Amino acid sequence: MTEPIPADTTTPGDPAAATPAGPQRCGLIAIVGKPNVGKSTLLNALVGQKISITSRKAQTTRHRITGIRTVGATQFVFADTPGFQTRHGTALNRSLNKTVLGTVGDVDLVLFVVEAGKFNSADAKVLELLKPGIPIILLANKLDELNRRGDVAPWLGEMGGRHDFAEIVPMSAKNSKDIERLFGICAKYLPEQPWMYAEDELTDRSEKFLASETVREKLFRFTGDELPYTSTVIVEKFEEEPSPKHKRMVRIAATIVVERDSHKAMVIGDKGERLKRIGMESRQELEKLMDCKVFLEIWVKVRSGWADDEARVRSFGYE
Ligand SMILES: Nc1nc2c(ncn2[C@@H]2O[C@H](COP(=O)(O)OP(=O)(O)OP(=O)(O)O)[C@@H](O)[C@H]2O)c(=O)[nH]1
Repeated sequence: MTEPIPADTTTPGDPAAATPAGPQRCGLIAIVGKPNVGKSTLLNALVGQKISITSRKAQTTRHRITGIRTVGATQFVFADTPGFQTRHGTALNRSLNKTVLGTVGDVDLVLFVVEAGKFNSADAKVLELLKPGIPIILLANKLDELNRRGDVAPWLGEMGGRHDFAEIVPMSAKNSKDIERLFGICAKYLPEQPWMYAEDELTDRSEKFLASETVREKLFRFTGDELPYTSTVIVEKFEEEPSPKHKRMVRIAATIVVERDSHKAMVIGDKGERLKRIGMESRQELEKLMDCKVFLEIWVKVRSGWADDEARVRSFGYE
């Protein structure tokens, strides 16, 4: 059944109003799509907190991340995936693609994210990967970027002909009403079964992991397109320390790994300014996220060719 939903049909107010009452429901929802279509932005909005890092740079997401949101009687367990890469064959990219394939085989519902009004061969490749039998909702994101919403109607019709989508939802991950509406749309695809997580749990990833992701996000934000996406962040130390002044204090040592000396200079910036800014913004965000005092130390190391080296890719935490 393909049923385009008009862009302006939103359900304002509490998302719980849009989800079914009654017995508990719980299910896994994979968020898939080519790089940069807005998957992480969507996950963060659905969970109501920043769990998956976002940036304008394609390929920001590298891990399967579980975000959890319990609304009314329904628990939504989301798995964000890296943007599926079709162009480059490095060990890093092979690992990223494996994560995507592992995620999509084992879920109750797939949210296939594309940019509204656009569908190219990279989107088609992602669609080909999806297993028959699992309902797919085509999520036409970034609707706000289209000047005239009316223009999208023929494109939606064309999408309906391309695949037997369970539904087609034009929306913007940056619009809170669209996000609320999405809970109601997804809930009916989830099985009636007990919740897998506590009602207030938001993610199954550790604070240590969130720390490395936060630093990586700031790294990409402040270096822009100059820095290749193969740079990564490793948290070498994550330790609680007693503090007479704070109820909780955490000391973190992180290393930014880059491939070349020139990249190292780029990360450090003029008189260390850029690295200082990456550190300051990361620390502030982590203090908010973990609700404690954070001491953060960041080093920059050069390890040339790591993204092409299977063993290194694994040792840096990729599957
Ligand atoms: N205008 C607009 N921009 C959006 C929307 N959703 C996401 N973006 C922007 O699109 C860019 C990419 O978003 P991400 O959430 O990082 O995309 P992603 O699909 O997770 O990217 P990868 O990690 O590369 O796979 C960011 O600059 C977002 O702010 C939207 O609904 N409207």
